[in-house]
Amino acid sequence: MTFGARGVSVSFDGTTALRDVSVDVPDAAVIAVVGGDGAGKSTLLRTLVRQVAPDSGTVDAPGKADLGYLPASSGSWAALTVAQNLDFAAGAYGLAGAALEQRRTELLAAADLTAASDRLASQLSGGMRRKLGFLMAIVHRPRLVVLDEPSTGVDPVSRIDLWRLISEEAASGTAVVMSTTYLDEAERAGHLVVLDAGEVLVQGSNDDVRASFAGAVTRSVTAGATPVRPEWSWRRGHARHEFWPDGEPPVGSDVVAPDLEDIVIALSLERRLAGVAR
Ligand SMILES: Nc1ncnc2c1ncn2[C@@H]1O[C@H](COP(=O)(O)OP(=O)(O)OP(=O)(O)O)[C@@H](O)[C@H]1O
Repeated sequence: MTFGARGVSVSFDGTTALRDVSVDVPDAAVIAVVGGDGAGKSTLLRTLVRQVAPDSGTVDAPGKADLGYLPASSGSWAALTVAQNLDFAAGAYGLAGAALEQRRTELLAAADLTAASDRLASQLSGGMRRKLGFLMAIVHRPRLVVLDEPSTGVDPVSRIDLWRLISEEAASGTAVVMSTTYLDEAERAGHLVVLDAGEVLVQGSNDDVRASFAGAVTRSVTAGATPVRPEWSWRRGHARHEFWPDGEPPVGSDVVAPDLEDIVIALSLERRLAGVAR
């Protein structure tokens, strides 16, 4: 089964949030949706969980009983304990008694939250709270899980933990779609959807995205050196990278193999600067 969005457009009061977006989310896959602020990531996810109705296009998603959602906000209740939060979420799907007990024990252990089960959610670290939100989204064993920036604001160690939980969930057959601002995380997802201003810039496997990237990226070695075309360049560490859409940088340039971050930035610049003299 493949869930997803087909030709979906959404606008809010005349502002286009998504334009003709199509994304497939097959069983057992993790699809990472990336893009800058306001790119349309949350709107796409909210459309998949039917919180937003598309103006046009269609959404293929299971019914509520088979759908899990972690919103961009915490996803848990601050005044409840970890165990109470899980029980509350499970109760909404009719999970109770011994089955609930078993599922709670299993999930808390997997997320390393057993010792924290009686702590109020308000007393958890940001990473623990996101893990709890994730557990609440999967407690009823949904077929499609939608996660809105599950790891934003989470420390690097907890991010690894969270990523392990997400991968394990997909490995068990669940279709997972998640938004992230971390491109290293997106690279691990296997399948990327890059959004910019509500449109899909590029999507596919890491290899597809790299293979479809045309143009050249060069690196200026002198920190702070003025690039030839400032609007086509960005900072990477102590250097600046510059994009040449026609693939023909000046002779003698230091051409680099672009990584995913370069590709996403270069494609966004190309879209925005289309028509500007190169
Ligand atoms: N409920 C809403 N009412 C009006 N405009 C909205 C609403 N939700 C989103 N938008 C607009 O739609 C566009 C896409 O927003 P969205 O939140 O989907 O982007 P995003 O990629 O998730 O960004 P961020 O990472 O900053 O949350 C933005 O221009 C935003 O201002």
